[in-house]
Amino acid sequence: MLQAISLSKNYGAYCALNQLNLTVKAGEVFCLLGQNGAGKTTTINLFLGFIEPSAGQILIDGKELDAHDHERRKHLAYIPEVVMLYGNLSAIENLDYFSKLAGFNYGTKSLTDFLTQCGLQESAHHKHLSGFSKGMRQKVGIAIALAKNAKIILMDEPTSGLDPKATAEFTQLVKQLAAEGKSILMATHDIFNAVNVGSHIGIMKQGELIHTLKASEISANDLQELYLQTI
Ligand SMILES: Nc1ncnc2c1ncn2[C@@H]1O[C@H](COP(=O)(O)OP(=O)(O)OP(=O)(O)O)[C@@H](O)[C@H]1O
Repeated sequence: MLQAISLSKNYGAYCALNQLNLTVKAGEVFCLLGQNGAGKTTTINLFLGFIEPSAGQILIDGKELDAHDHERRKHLAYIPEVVMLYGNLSAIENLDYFSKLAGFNYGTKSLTDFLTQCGLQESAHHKHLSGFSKGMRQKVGIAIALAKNAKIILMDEPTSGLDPKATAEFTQLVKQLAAEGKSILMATHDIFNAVNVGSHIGIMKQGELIHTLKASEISANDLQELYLQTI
């Protein structure tokens, strides 16, 4: 479980995030919506420890862990808008590289299992990443998160630029991760996708979480209307 308690980030006099309270339990997908500059990436970067909070706490499974804590890093995986991989290596070689570099402990499974789970079994060994579509690269990002065995996955606009089929495939994988008990926090601009994949939806405005909703209790049309009224 991932929690932010009164989490704030100031840049000088400018408040990018103001007293955010947010909980993502195991099996939940929390989708963050908001205009450009609303504070979505700031939130994710704070959780990841890329930036230090000005105030507030970050808890994992109820325990306050700071950005330098090995345990916090171990529990988190990150899928950005563009997953950075080595184009001159195959998917399995990329996975092997990151796994060895970070010392992933994935138990009895093999790296091929993770790529297979992401539907990449055909191209895992034979094709260099430079020949992968963006959708395939994002799936490799999920395979890396699986190999890391992270219980919390932070995603920053992971389906941006994907075609509808690739988005649907990625979304299906996110649902599987949630069903396995991962806690997922995803920043997105895609309202339809947020309703489809999210268990919870948060609307941010000027560094504040204005609304938190259960996805099952709102349609995409109503969410769009609320979003447009809010921002
Ligand atoms: N290093 C920084 N110094 C000063 N201001 C910053 C810095 N990083 C972010 N900001 C500001 O903080 C605010 C929140 O930015 P953030 O990137 O979190 O927004 P976002 O909701 O992710 O937007 P987008 O949808 O464009 O990715 C913006 O006004 C941004 O300009």
